[in-house]
Amino acid sequence: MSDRPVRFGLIGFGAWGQHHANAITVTEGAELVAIAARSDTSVAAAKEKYPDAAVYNDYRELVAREDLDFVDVVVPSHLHHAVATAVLQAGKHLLLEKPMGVSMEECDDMIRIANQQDRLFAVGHELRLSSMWGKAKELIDEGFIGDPLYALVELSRNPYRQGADGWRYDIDRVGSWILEEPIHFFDLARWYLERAGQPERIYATANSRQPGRPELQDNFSAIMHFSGGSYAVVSQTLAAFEHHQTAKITGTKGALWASWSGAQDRTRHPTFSLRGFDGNEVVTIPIDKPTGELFELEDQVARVVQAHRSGVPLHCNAEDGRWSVAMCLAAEASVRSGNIVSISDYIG
Ligand SMILES: NC(=O)C1=CN([C@@H]2O[C@H](COP(=O)(O)OP(=O)(O)OC[C@H]3O[C@@H](n4cnc5c(N)ncnc54)[C@H](OP(=O)(O)O)[C@@H]3O)[C@@H](O)[C@H]2O)C=CC1
Ligand SMILES: O=C1CO[C@H](CO)[C@@H](O)[C@@H]1O
Repeated sequence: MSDRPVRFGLIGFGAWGQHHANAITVTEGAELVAIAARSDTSVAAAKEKYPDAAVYNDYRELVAREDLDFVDVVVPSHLHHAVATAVLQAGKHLLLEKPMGVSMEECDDMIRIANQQDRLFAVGHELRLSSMWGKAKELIDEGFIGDPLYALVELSRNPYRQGADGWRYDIDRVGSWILEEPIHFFDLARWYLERAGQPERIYATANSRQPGRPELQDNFSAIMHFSGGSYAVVSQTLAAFEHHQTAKITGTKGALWASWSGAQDRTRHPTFSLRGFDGNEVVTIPIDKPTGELFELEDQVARVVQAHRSGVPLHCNAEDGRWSVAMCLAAEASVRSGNIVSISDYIG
């Protein structure tokens, strides 16, 4: 395959879309050719920051361009399906932010079109590319802790941003708050416990600081059981300060403890550490480069470039993205009903 830059279009130039634009621009082998935004303000901001890119106020014009290889979609979650299907139908490869969709029907439809069009379909669970969260996965797969039995993935942070037009606080547009941030942790938990089978059932609970708005789950916790007998705990509070995430994974032989802290998720100056016990001694595991979502966004662009050029596997494919949505929707159903919910009702 040729060494010419992989040509990207970007749809969505909000808080996160602007970080994607930067990630594409700084990645060797990637070129930011076109951007689509919605409001005049965002269109003007995109033109000013990226004068060499074509900027559209209708994403369909971007999608219709003949010269794009990949389109990166970073719009509010309820629009993922409409925008992503347009991208795939136009024959472009797709990098779609999480959550892949807000329903299983949306996920299935996008997968069907991607298969029909034979296009790459990556989902933005970028934590898989982290030098630390990813190192934990490598160690688990090498048998450092023996057979994994338990994973806790936990976050304590400040409240979510509103998002353009307040979409994140409108349940009809965000889908569920579990699809916002906990979805990353369900993805990590399933990835870490891969050797323990697949998630089978879940119990979840949540509460809100606003009595009239129970759907805005400030506190959320879930226990998810795997077919092989292992289980994961995913827990998050939005009623706290800054951004502090941990993962603790234990197995038949040892344990891992990873932690990350920053003033917010988007900091380039976090503190982080990974410690491990292999059954004999406790060690601090060196992390070879800084970790944080902004770094991983760059790694994500690099990975889709490699996938396009050399067939390297995607870090998170559409099936993984679909699993993440299924776990979250099952958790949401459990919060609402108070019952244990079977994940196969969602994953099929
Ligand atoms: N993987 C991760 O770690 C993260 C993922 N995300 C995901 O990224 C997505 C965007 O989130 P975020 O950036 O925080 O949200 P914002 O609300 O900050 O940005 C969304 C942007 O989408 C734009 N938009 C809406 N409709 C269209 C349209 N039809 N065409 C083009 N642009 C459109 C809005 O435009 P305008 O400004 O003109 O109104 C807005 O700028 C969400 O799905 C979220 O879940 C977000 C943060 C982190
Ligand atoms: O990782 C994330 C950081 O927080 C955002 C909300 O504020 C989420 O949308 C996102 O998935």
